[in-house]
Amino acid sequence: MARLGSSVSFRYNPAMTDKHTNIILVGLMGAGKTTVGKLLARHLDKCFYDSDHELVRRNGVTIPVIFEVEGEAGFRRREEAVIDELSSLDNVVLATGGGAVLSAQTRALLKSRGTVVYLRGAVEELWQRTRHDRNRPLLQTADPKARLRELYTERDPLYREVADVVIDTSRQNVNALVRQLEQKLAGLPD
Ligand SMILES: Nc1ncnc2c1ncn2[C@@H]1O[C@H](COP(=O)(O)OP(=O)(O)O)[C@@H](O)[C@H]1O
Ligand SMILES: O=C(O)C1=C[C@@H](OP(=O)(O)O)[C@@H](O)[C@H](O)C1
Ligand SMILES: [Mg+2]
Repeated sequence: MARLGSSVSFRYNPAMTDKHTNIILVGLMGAGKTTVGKLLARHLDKCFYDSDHELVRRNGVTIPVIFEVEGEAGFRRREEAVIDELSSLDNVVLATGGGAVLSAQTRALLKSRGTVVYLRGAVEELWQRTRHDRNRPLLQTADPKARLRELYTERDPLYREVADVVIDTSRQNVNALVRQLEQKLAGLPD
């Protein structure tokens, strides 16, 4: 495969963005951002977007292929751009990829453009949830649990930095999490 194309497709007016209508999910791989986000959007009658799905759709290749062709740095550039676009929409639930918060620019955007929810999970559970999936290049190592532990240490402070709400996903099913989230979000000040 040669080069991946560029991919700008939304028109938006940044001045129109209302932080209070968007819910943005952050957290490590396996936290449930994609799964919980989809269901939460249905409950709240908002549109659902996932930055990874959008990258796959626009580039016509999988996440592992983007990593293979452009390296992690190339993937991060595309991720930053797509999150900038998607977070500029109104009335959306946006599931980000686990590494989105590595970008200081993205952290600032997320904080200003939505209510940010950190789905936290214990490393053991994150590992259980992701161990059979080959679609996460960063976990294709001899010891993915150790990798998740390192990523947790590195990123937990960044997730907390951007979060308005922190939810512990351990031993909770997705429906229970969505209910809990709806209650927390309803209790937040305008
Ligand atoms: N609270 C949960 N309890 C059990 N399994 C979960 C939970 N949240 C997500 N999962 C499962 O874990 C896997 C990874 O979830 P996913 O939504 O892709 O996480 P993320 O987008 O945060 O990486 C999926 O198979 C999903 O069904
Ligand atoms: O944590 C990360 O750096 C990544 C998380 C993945 O998304 P999920 O968190 O949805 O698995 C995906 O963006 C990519 O494989 C990199
Ligand atoms: Mg996901």
